[in-house]
Amino acid sequence: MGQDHPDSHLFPHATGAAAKMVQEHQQEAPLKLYAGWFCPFVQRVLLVLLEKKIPFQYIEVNPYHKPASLLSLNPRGLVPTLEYAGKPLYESTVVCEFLEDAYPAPMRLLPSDPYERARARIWIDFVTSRIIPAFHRFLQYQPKSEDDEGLSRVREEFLDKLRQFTEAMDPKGPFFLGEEVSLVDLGIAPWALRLWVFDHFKGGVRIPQGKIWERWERWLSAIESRESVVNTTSEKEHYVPIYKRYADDTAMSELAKATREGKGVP
Ligand SMILES: N[C@@H](CCC(=O)N[C@@H](CS)C(=O)NCC(=O)O)C(=O)O
Repeated sequence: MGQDHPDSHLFPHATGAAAKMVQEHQQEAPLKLYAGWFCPFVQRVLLVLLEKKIPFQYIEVNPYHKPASLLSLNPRGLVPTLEYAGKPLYESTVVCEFLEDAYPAPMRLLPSDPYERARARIWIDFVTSRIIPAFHRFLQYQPKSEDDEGLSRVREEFLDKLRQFTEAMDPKGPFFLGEEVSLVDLGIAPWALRLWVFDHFKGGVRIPQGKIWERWERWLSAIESRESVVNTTSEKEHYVPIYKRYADDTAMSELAKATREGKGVP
């Protein structure tokens, strides 16, 4: 994708509680986060930074109009990119695990037991390799007619992934691993918090009734009330034009095409 993208105007800045958080992290700091306010992968990293109360400098960039400062750190020019003592790190799951290792205090976000730690990684991988692609297949599905069965199929496939994830949760909770929030929760939270976009575009997610879904709802309300989540979320209507690019074929843009080709997926 070209660096000077015509959709640049869609990517101004955060609003609401997230705008305040951005404002509070403008001061020069050794740890710099190159971020896009809308990006769920960035939100993963922000959640870890805020949960662990790690000082950092927030640098808003438009990854569709890549500044040289970003490209010099990350040749793909994706957000999130972290600058740590002048050195770059990217890929949200890698960055989150790095922060967990480099800043053990004041709280751990992965279990200390090696087996439990590995199991947590299995579910972080499940989110990245199964849930997020299913979210995008559903959002980008273009029904060919009013009663196109394909839409129900991609919805069901997405729900099935959420169900598998929920079945693996600690039954007591409220979080995935139990009482304490972990990288598993923070790794899926940005997409779970964006499920409302389907009410705008694809007739809703339509979470079914049932015991397992009660567990999902309990998890969702626990994660939604985390301060870190509240403080990294912009006002809903601010996200709508962003998601319209993916959901609505009439608005199909270079950006959506690039997403389908696997280059960058907000
Ligand atoms: N796998 C990456 C994905 C990051 C990503 O796709 N970020 C999007 C914004 S949400 C981006 O920078 N897109 C710019 C582009 O595709 O050129 C991660 O986990 O950090």
